[in-house]
Amino acid sequence: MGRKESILLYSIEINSLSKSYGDFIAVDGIDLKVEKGKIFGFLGPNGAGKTTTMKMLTTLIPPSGGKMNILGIDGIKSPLEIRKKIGVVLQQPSYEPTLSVEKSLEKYGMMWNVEKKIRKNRVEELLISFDLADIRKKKNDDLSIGQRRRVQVAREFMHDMELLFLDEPTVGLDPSARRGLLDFIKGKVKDGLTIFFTTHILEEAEYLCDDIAIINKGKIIAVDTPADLKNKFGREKTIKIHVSEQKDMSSLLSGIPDCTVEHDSGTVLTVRSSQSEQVLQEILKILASNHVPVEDLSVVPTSLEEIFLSVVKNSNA
Ligand SMILES: Nc1ncnc2c1ncn2[C@@H]1O[C@H](COP(=O)(O)OP(=O)(O)OP(=O)(O)O)[C@@H](O)[C@H]1O
Repeated sequence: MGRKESILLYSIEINSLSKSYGDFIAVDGIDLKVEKGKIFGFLGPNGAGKTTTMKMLTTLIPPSGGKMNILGIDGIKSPLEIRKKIGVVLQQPSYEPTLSVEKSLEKYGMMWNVEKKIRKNRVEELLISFDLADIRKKKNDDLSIGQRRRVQVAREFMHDMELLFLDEPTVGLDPSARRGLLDFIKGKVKDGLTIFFTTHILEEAEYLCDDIAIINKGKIIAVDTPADLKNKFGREKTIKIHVSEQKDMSSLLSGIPDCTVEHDSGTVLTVRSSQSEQVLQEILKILASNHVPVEDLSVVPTSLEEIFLSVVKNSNA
């Protein structure tokens, strides 16, 4: 089998990719692999280097160093070849003010040389999938921010592509539009599309992504599946206890190892522990021996949001 015919396992492979602006290193020698047909979430705090990385991967800006292979093509040598095969939705709004919703989709299809019949069908499909049918005749200028964002994302699906880059696509969308978009994306991935996706909404990453990378100050600090990130970093659980009498519970429980009191109102106590089962038993034993009646209790696993915050905090330390 010739080299070109070999099966592509990774849609993105980058090695030591970096970008500097003068003395400032925005992206600092990162390595990543994104499997074909998967949704890859790229998370990080403001200014971490997400958009800069995305702009390099989409060939909008040249890297300062390193290698990148996109869809089997050398990203440094052949950027134009890559652009023909990818879709990109950046953070900045981009629209023509006087065009109607349906004309915006139509025009985008024409730009990509999509055949007329296919174009017409796609416009109709996307108007329905993105809940735009009722406002198809409205001008972009007259749309709400969320509606405009929906048109911007929908438009990208007018053309065929193998890999789609989405930079915070759900910003400005209400919860039902957001869920609609995430489910639409999931459907497209089932049909073979690969997605590289940045977001600040961690529930979204958890719902959507097969793999997640966390970047901070230009360096990758964790890469894993959402479930494995939770296993590795999120053994801690939060225990919440509600008692019916005012008590100084923090003092009563102060001798228990691996039990960090987060909040104590006298009747409601919240503690965190990575050995929640043993700690919970200890707490209940101490409260019973001090005749403190427990009204309610719950044990909640750590959320991806808490893991994200703690991984970023540790990498800053
Ligand atoms: N053209 C530029 N010139 C100088 N510095 C830049 C330029 N573009 C980006 N930066 C800097 O590079 C760093 C990374 O920016 P980037 O936009 O990639 O962050 P981000 O992770 O996408 O952040 P956010 O979540 O806020 O969108 C920031 O400190 C930013 O100020």
